[in-house]
Amino acid sequence: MGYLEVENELYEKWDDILEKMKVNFDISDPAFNTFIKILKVHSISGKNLTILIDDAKIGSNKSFIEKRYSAFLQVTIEEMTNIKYDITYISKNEINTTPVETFKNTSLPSKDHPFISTKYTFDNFVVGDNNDYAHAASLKVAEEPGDIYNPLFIYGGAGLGKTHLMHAIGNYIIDRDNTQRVVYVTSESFVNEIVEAIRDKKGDGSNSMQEFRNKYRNVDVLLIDDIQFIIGKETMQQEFFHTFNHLYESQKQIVISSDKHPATMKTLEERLRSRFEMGLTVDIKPPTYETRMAILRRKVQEENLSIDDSILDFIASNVSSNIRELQGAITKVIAFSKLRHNDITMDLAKQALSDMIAPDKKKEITIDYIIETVADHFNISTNDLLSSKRSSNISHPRQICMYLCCELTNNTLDVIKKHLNRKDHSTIIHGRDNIKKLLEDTDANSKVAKDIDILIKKINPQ
Ligand SMILES: Nc1ncnc2c1ncn2[C@@H]1O[C@H](COP(=O)(O)OP(=O)(O)OP(=O)(O)O)[C@@H](O)[C@H]1O
Repeated sequence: MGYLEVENELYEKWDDILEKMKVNFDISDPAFNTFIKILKVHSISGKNLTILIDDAKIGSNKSFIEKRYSAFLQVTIEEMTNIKYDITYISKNEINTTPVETFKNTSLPSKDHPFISTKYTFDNFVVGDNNDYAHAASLKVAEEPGDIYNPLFIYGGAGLGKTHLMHAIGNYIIDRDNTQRVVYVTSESFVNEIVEAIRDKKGDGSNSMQEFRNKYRNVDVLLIDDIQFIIGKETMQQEFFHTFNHLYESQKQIVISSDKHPATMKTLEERLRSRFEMGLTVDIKPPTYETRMAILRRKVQEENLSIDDSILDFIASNVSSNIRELQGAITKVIAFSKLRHNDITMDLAKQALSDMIAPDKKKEITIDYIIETVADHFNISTNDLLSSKRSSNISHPRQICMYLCCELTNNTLDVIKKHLNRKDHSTIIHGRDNIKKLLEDTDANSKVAKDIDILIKKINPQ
């Protein structure tokens, strides 16, 4: 699903989500009316969801709401949308002072300006062997933007902290000088904005494309996340190339994140590749056990709880390759204990995480289970996965599904074909072989290799 579609879906379901949360967590009418009804979707950027506390008493309830209801809301949204968001709250008075607001007043609606989330700072970034170089480079860039490491290119697998570091850079720069125009955007939003600008010939004759260019070429710091989405899209690469040059020549800082090193981006235009490699390229690797434990301990501390180390060890040992999943796991355990009004014990943790971690259970691996797990992992619906849609965010997971059905089950191609709603079994062979080839052509740190690794663990955790 595209960025705007996901956002629309969340807007549409919002009232139902709040009602569901009320029922699930037994929230009283007065508490619901006072603290929950006032929550509105402000903006979405990837898996970062910002919620506006639309409260008459400006900002007064923010920390209470965050502490008391955040875990409940995250779990309910996940239940209703299959997406696990990182949630940030913003009160009305913050909206009126964030630098993003300045951009909001230029031309485009707020949802197109994902902004710097105050939730992600250097202070709450846990540094370990896997990310110390990326952390040090980011800090240097934040201290001296546009100076030595330009562009800074951060790459690594999903959920390992790239977005966190980008926001941390933004926060650090704004904290020191809030006149700095710092823009964070995912390349998916960047693409959507270009598409909208091209489509939209404004009624008053002014040119939306020009507005788009003015917006991105007049910033002091551009943080562009998940650049892989513009790869292979010629017009978009070209537009980004010109934006890049303009900023670079004016010594403005550019920070780019991606799931791959520029050298391994096959369809990246050569001139962009060489631009990306002009500055400093740093990677973030999957967290070591120590980093995972440190992240869990920090979360427990933030929640003012005390959880036995053996339980944290259980989580850290079983959720190893993605920090987003690690945080999701501990959040789920905490929400589960609040929901049941029970202390956090090993049994409760195992129960709460039984869908993620099930070391004691022998599970039969069925094609349908693989379909569900893959769809969930890529945040798409099973309907889309089984449809004939060809966009890469659907067709790639579908091919991964074909590969996994062939590798992990003993079903014939004919059976797999039927379950996956394909007409011809040669489609299954083609999909399976495509993924095999991708795995052969990339290293163990590539996005596809990591996705497969995580999926196999999810499907068959023994
Ligand atoms: N070193 C860390 N210390 C504390 N929290 C972390 C760290 N690394 C990641 N996180 C947290 O994990 C979650 C996922 O991180 P983030 O969104 O930055 O990942 P990403 O690499 O940008 O992933 P993707 O490629 O999927 O966008 C966030 O909530 C982030 O705060």
